[in-house]
Amino acid sequence: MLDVQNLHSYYGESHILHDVSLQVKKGSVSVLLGRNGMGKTTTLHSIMGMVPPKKGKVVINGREIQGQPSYQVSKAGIGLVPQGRRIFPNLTVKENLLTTYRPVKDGWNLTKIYDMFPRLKERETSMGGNLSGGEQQMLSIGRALMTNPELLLLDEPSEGLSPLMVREVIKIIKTLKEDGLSMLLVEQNLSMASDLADHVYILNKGSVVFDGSSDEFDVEVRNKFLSLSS
Ligand SMILES: Nc1ncnc2c1ncn2[C@@H]1O[C@H](COP(=O)(O)OP(=O)(O)OP(=O)(O)O)[C@@H](O)[C@H]1O
Repeated sequence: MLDVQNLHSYYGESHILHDVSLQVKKGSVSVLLGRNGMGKTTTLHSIMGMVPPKKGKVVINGREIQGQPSYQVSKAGIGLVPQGRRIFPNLTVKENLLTTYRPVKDGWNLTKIYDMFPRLKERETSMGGNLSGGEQQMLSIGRALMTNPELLLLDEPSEGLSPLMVREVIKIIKTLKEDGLSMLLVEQNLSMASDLADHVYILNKGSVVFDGSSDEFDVEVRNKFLSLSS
């Protein structure tokens, strides 16, 4: 489904991603872990075309899309749930959802989003900026689904949420996976990551230092690559 090959990305002169390769198999969840500032968001933004990589390939369903603008990447079937949710605060819930709508036969539409997130239906006419953090996260996921993606990139969806809301987000991701959606999830919440992952990648200073199945992602690996002193 997604094949990222030997990606190098920069901010100006700063070389941030060094030869990053990762995959997401169809219908599976790959999780990208790493401490703060290691390049997780930059990886997602490089895939989305927001930070065009200088070298390397991004292949979705056999088609190379590296260097294409974000709207083309979105058309190719990749949706992003950005870090910090990025809701339009001065648009209503309904308007937020309709901004990204890309109709597909038997795909997501307003009715299906409201079936999955009844709370969004209740708050349909509320301004995005007036929603709680949890509601905004639902809206951010719903808005990305309205593009009818085949692959969803999620950037720390549990950030700043209560434990109850984190459980809700986990439930949603599991439901989406059962529906066949492929996902690349960036997370800091390790228990959430291990609960959802089929495959785990760890980034350290812009390089992939661990690439293994969820079974291989054991305590030893966690201590080695994710402890504060590593
Ligand atoms: N717009 C930017 N311009 C310059 N440097 C940036 C920019 N955005 C991020 N960086 C730098 O790139 C590196 C990787 O940042 P990135 O946000 O990808 O890390 P991350 O692993 O997602 O961290 P976090 O969990 O804190 O979001 C960091 O050193 C960061 O300071």
